[in-house]
Amino acid sequence: MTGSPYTIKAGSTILIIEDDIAFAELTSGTLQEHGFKAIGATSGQEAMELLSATIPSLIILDYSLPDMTGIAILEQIADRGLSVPFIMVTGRDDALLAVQMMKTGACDYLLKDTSFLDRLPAAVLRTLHDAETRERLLRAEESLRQSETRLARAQKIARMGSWEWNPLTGETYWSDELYRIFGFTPGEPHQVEMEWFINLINEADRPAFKKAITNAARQCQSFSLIYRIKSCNGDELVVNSQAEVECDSEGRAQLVSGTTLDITARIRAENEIQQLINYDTLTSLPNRTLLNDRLRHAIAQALRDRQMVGVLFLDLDRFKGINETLGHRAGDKLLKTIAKRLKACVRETDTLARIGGDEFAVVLMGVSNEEVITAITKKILGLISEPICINGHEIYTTGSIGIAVYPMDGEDGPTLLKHADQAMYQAKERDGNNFQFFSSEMNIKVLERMMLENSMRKALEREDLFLLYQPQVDTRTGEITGLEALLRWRHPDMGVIVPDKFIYLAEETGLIIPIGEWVLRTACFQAKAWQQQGFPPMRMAVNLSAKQFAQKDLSGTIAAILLESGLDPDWLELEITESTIMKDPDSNTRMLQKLKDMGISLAIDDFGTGYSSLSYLKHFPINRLKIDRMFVRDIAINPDDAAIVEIIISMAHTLKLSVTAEGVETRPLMEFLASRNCVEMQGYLFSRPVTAEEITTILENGLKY
Ligand SMILES: Nc1nc2c(ncn2[C@@H]2O[C@@H]3COP(=O)(O)O[C@H]4[C@@H](O)[C@H](n5cnc6c(=O)[nH]c(N)nc65)O[C@@H]4COP(=O)(O)O[C@H]3[C@H]2O)c(=O)[nH]1
Repeated sequence: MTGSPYTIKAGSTILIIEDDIAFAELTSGTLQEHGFKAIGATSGQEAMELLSATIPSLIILDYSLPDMTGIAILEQIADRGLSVPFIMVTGRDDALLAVQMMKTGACDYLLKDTSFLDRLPAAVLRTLHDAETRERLLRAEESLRQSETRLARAQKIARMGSWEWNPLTGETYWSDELYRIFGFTPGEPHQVEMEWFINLINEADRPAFKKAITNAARQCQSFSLIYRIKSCNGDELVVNSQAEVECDSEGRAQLVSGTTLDITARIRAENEIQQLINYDTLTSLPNRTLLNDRLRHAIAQALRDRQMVGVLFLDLDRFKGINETLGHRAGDKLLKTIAKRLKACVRETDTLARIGGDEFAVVLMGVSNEEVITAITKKILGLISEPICINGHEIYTTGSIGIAVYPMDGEDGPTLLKHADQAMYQAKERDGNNFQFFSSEMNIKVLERMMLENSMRKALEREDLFLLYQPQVDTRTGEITGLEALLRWRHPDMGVIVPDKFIYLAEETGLIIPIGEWVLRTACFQAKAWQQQGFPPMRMAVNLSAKQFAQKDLSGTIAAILLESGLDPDWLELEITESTIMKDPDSNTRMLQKLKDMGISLAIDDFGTGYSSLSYLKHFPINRLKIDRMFVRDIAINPDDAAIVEIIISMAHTLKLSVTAEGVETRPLMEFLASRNCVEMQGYLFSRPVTAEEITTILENGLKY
């Protein structure tokens, strides 16, 4: 085998199928000399039996055998699924036969002539070599096919297609998956043109794609680009194309190839997450997180353009009441309607956000003066106050708006929002449906308020609160029939503070609940103490604020205090202002009834100021009206007030209610009231509010006036 250009594995088995035994032996001998192993069969039948046990590397087949032709043997071999290369041998020099034999798949064709044995080794080697090459090729093709299948499967799973584009010829190739991603049938359209493809891309993203593909073709620049594209069925897809460029030695692009990944689902999920992070689910408006971000940008922009930014903080007036009476669904509808209306008031570039239950914020960009802000604010208030029809109800709501302006009222978002919020509170205090620009005085007021709130929290613990008592007098006998407990706060720095200066704050912060409980307990214990000291029993009148009155377990708290102190409920009177009752007359009437059923008496304080209708008054389970001291004060100078007081007195008598006049400072006032049948009075004429010790002295010595 020396000198052979082929490297065939030594010892390859060759099957010689030949009925001429002498010729077969010659052939076998020659092959063995060349290092092959030869086995032989003298008939077709024998050959097939041999092939059942051994599969040779090559068959040398005599064309004409006694039992069957060479062709018939080949057919039987093929039927068994075997693929063995073979060389056909024949005694006839017949060109036609040669062609026929090659057609059957013979690798070579040898004539049994004198040069047969010389030509045999080379023919065998060549055939074996070709067979091996073919085998290797088949294996490589199979492996390629497998990896292509794997790639296609992976692409399908990843929704990723691959593509090639020849920038010189314009020829384009798309993988099957790419066709599928874009909604086409693989291979259809057959000719994919770059221009045609670019037209499928969303118009907004087209320039970026054109730029990327041009840079790839001209400057061999690879790219990664996310863009939107209209698929064959009209759906918009979001895809990410990544491309590499093959260049020649002179840097000219030869081939741009890449992958395209369908990221529509991912982008949709990302968008949904962004939506949840940045937007309010009810109104779809930006939430506080996005507002802060937008505000930061607005400030940066305003700084560059030397302009102002207006920050509006809007709170709906009485939203809580609407929510509670009509239900949360109606409340939601109301908020959605308001959001829609607000949107109509601001420009695309402005930001409208919902930052709390009924709180909205507006960031007005690039504002040149405050008049613009005022105009928009007025427009907003106007639109909000228009009636809204929800579930057949016509709802009227209004808003309070606080405004802070960059750069005057703050240089960063949180400060501006905080100041707008403070200004909003001012607007609300002025009865709502109002707007208010922030001012630095406001800030000082807020600071003072904060300090007051802090020290009020400590007041209870440090026992800085105390009660004064003011007698209520029966002017016919001069006897004290009742005492009103009035709260005072001994502030460590500010001295004694009267309730008008801090009760509102206690209400807002909720501190009124523990403070109110303390007042009730102290007053009840004191009343009981005087009784135990042997003084004739007197009513103890205690003021209740709106928040206390709204407490569900108010009656329980009072019952516990009465039990603790041992005071009979008959001697406790609760004073509730007319406006507190009128906030929710129906449910408050129920609470009043509950308290009355406990034996407690009830008085309407500041009567005449709260616009309660007579029909309601008739139904309130109350015992007493207290005429507001404002009317009493002006009786002498204002005939109208005198008339009002007279009406209140006669109304009280008609309804069989007791009546007490407050703020009686002079004898003529007392006489006027007495002449109008108001016998019970309270005021400086009889006594200022004084300490418990002073009351004890008065009780011991009698009241002098
Ligand atoms: N000019 C004038 N004023 C007179 C005269 N006689 C009494 N007054 C004042 O009139 C107020 C009467 O109390 P009110 O109408 O219940 O009005 C009370 C009451 O609404 C509220 N308040 C007082 N103590 C409490 C409390 O313990 N709880 C609650 N929730 N509110 C309280 O604070 C308000 C103010 O209380 P005060 O400052 O103690 O003011 C008291 C009293 O000092 C008079 O002849 N002339």
